[in-house]
Amino acid sequence: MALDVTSCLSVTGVLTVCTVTLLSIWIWKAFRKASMFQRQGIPGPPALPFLLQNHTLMKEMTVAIQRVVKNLHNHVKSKAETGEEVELKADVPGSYTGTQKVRDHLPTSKYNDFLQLLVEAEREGEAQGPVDAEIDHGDQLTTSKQWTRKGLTTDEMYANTLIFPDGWQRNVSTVMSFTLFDLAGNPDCLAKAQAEVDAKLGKVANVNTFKSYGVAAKDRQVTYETAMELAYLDMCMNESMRLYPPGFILDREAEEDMEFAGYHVAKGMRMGIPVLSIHRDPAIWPDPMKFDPERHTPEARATRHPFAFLPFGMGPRNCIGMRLAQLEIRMAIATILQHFTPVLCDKSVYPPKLQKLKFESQDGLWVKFQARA
Ligand code: HEM
Repeated sequence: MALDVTSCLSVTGVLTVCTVTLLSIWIWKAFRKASMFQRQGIPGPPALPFLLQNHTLMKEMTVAIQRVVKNLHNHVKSKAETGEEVELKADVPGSYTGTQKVRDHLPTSKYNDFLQLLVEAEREGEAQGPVDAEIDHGDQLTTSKQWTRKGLTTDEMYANTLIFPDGWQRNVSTVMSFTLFDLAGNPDCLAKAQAEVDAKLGKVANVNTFKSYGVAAKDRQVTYETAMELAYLDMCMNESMRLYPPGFILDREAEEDMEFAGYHVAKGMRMGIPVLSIHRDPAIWPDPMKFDPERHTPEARATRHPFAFLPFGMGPRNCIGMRLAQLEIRMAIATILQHFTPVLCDKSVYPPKLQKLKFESQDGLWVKFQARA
């Protein structure tokens, strides 16, 4: 009998532990989801600060990025083996609105991604009707009264589904392409970047062996932590974004009548901010067309106006994907440099010239990859 009570108690104990664990995971997931909404300016319950630090999410993202980086590595490897010339270019996204329409008719539990969050936000908005709300944009903004309702309209949702793949796929691959091309065109900078990667990651890594975050470090695969330590690579990426910023014009609307640089700007007037011209202004950047990553040391940065460098925009409506983009680009380029050396080839025209009104190189960004010994 005593034995029965003991086993009964231990079964109850195990069940309690399981229930509490499952409940905690469920609450954690629910709050994590809510926090993603909040960071996109969509109202919801506040994030649990101790669980939902940005870097925790970033670490999780690292696993997903590692998978993509592995495929990228294998692709570059096949090109390096044949000695083929490779054109680095941005991948333009396909139709996301069509995908959303399909999902409208499917159970929400089937998907757990950004598009699904938007679909649900729209449904939530429709169900709740107009709400007079102040939105807290976390560390980016204090408050805003622009939003008067929970959720998103169909148009807003479409706009977001377009801007996300655009930022995620096109801008990230554009910056990656130009950075690799700039490194190929500047062997001294390339050697320095490779030396940094070698020092932080080691020369050899088997990208096909990693299973999850943490295992990678053992295999000297780039991780969140090591990516954060690649300061020189970051400077190279910044220098490429200075010369070739995908967001080459930003626009803003005047909230009130104002005088600016001797001009009267009426309320509601839209102004274009010429990022490309600012980034190439010789008064700010001496010898502006020279690829010189040293312009982005902390000391050099401190001497410039913060608005002199605007690859991700500035202010409350700056790029919300900035940190993710920086992490992705560092991880991808670090892995490539760890294994391969990008070099200019017969088809390369360096420095690249941008097409008019189109953010693409006139002659393509052609390189060859050489496997490192
Ligand atoms: C290297 C890659 C990227 C570059 C160069 C870039 C650049 C920019 C720029 C210049 C803006 C306009 C900012 C302003 O007007 O002040 C912007 C806005 C935005 N970006 Fe990115 N972006 C990149 C990656 C991403 C990624 C990965 C995402 C999504 C995960 C993303 C999502 C957005 C969104 C949603 C906005 C609109 C923000 C708002 O209107 O409040 N971007 N981006």
